[in-house]
Amino acid sequence: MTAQIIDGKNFAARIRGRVADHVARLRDERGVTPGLAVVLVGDDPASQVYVRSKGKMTKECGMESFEYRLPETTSEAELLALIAKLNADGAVHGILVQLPLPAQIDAELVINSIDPSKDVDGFHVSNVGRLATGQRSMVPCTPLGCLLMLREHCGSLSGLNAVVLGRSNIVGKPMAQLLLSESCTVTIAHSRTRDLQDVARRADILVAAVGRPEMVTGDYLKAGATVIDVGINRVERDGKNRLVGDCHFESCASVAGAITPVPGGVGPMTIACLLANTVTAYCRAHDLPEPEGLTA
Ligand SMILES: Nc1nc2c(c(=O)[nH]1)N[C@@H](CN(C=O)c1ccc(C(=O)N[C@@H](CCC(=O)O)C(=O)O)cc1)CN2
Repeated sequence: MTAQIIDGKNFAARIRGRVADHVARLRDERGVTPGLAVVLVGDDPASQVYVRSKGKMTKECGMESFEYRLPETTSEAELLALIAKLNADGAVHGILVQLPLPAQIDAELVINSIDPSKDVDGFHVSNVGRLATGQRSMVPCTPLGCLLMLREHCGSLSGLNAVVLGRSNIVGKPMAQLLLSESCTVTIAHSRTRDLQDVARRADILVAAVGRPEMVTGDYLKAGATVIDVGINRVERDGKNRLVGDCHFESCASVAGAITPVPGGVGPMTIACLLANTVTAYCRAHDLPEPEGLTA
């Protein structure tokens, strides 16, 4: 079998188009513009690239972009003071603090200081609890992107066996909650799971988010499974730097029914869903109808 490629780059462009349409309607009908504030602390090269893309795409969708670049030596108190200012700013409807943060800053404390209604990353403990209990919440961008791709590719997910490899707060746990709310039968597997291949081979949907380059090979898969590869791993091959997923693409594509590539799969959906979450946050804050098809 040769798997169908789920093109995240193309899908993300369509999501951004829908966000832009909604933003244009808000501007034309109400004269308002949603705003997203992104805070970067330090000089992590990958984070700098992601933050630049977030600002550029926010503006391309017609929204207001506020960028804060703070030095590596920024103290926790300084960052908390900036967040308090953004929480109180009526022009800011979404706040995102780029991760990872430097070691002197407690990321959990910082995330939980963001107003939950502006927490477009969906990492605040209140949003995490709301998602887990089936209440309306802000949903983390990467799992939301995976869910939107799965819905488009599979249609109804009800009754399917879903295996999530990885238990991080950012991807694995919220992904499992989202699949559960779609009525999947969900297993969360991780580095200590016994007979991991056997567990994975039961999956109709496999989401790989373990952060280990090409760990999942074709023999982890049921024939025809839908594979969502969340991994973004930089490796050196033949003297060149390459980006690979958590799945070994060629062997998985020969068994799966459909698979996301790396790059060009889940990654682009993360930023598209951040923009979608910003519009959603605006609409919720102003009791307006939410954009269709851009929420969980
Ligand atoms: N506050 C947050 N921090 C981080 C998040 C997050 O969701 N919120 N996620 C990641 C980084 N990230 C966005 O911030 C992100 C990662 C990857 C991509 C992407 O488009 N990847 C491309 C490849 C790009 C490359 O060459 O490096 C792809 O997969 O095709 C976008 C956003 C950690 N921090």
